[in-house]
Amino acid sequence: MTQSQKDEIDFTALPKIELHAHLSGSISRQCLHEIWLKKKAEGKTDLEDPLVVMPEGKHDYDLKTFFPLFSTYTYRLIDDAWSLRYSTLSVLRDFAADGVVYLELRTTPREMPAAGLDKEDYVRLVLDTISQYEAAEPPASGPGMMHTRLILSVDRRNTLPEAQHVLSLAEKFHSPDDRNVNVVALDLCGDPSAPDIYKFAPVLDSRAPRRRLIPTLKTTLHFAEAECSSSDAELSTLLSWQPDRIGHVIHISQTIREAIVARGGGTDEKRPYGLELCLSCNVHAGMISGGFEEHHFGEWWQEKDCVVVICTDDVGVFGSKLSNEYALVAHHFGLGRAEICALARRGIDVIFAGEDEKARLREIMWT
Ligand SMILES: CNc1ncnc2c1ncn2[C@@H]1O[C@H](COP(=O)(O)O)[C@@H](O)[C@H]1O
Repeated sequence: MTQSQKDEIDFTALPKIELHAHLSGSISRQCLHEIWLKKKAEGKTDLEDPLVVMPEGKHDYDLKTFFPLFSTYTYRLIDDAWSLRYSTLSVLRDFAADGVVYLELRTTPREMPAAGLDKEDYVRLVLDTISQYEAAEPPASGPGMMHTRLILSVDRRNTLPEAQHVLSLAEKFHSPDDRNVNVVALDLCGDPSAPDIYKFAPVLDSRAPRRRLIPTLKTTLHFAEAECSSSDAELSTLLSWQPDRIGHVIHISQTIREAIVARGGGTDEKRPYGLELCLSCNVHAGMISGGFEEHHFGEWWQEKDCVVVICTDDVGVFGSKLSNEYALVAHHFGLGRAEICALARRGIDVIFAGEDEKARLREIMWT
């Protein structure tokens, strides 16, 4: 694609779907800085300025330096109701300003003991903030309001009882008719070096007895993110849980690839996987070898038996908005306007919201 063809697409105005965004990782450094300034002035934090800890322009966090950012910094700064609301609102505004019309935000329920909040309070606060945002901030112009749904994450480092608690929260805040902002799915995320994901089957296997009671609750799994979490044994187990979508999909063997494609091409149950691919994150974090041209998006995007959705993962850390991810695929893989619009629209098939939302998106997304 030449520069002039690329210029014909306004990637920010392009209505987009974001399906793989971690709440805490999507908070901009500016927002963290604003929260820090207020807490510092009130004598409520002894943390360093986030703009010093994570300087603007630094995006080369690898999997060893990335996860501690949360435990050593973000979670210590966002530790009460005010900062959780403030940061959630800021994340919603940032996605909407970037032309996202449908967002699935994911987060790991976290207690905030100093503020007297338990994990249920955390989830309720995030859902309330989303509902209030949707009620209060209709767009001045553009294709339409951004609608958001929530996914609750199980962290690979969790114990089974902790994961079961996340499922209880999902059961509580899921609404099968999808009329309101609600919890639509469970996710498995966290440091891929944490072993023993097999224990999570009672929570994440869609055929587990508790999950059968709530069939409209969906599942997405971080999948083959690092070599240490990509044995055929682990990946076959994850697929046997029948997730609806899988994220990253980097270190896979031919056998696993064929298994992924087979479900979309199957005749009995033709249910193509949604593949949540995160280019900048994978390149900046060194999760793939090589640059953007080598990203496995190139191998997957034309695969008819899967639905590829490009996503940001942690825009606050890796610094690339969804509009920029689309510009990157146009540039590095030569997608023209029609292909970009088709790529963005195809995501509708694998969102976790109900038919009303899908119909709205079919109306407003570009053809
Ligand atoms: C590199 N890609 C990734 N792979 C795996 N897990 C990731 C991730 N990016 C983020 N997280 C998970 O999301 C949490 C932060 O958001 P929440 O506090 O849940 O909103 C991190 O602690 C990590 O467990």
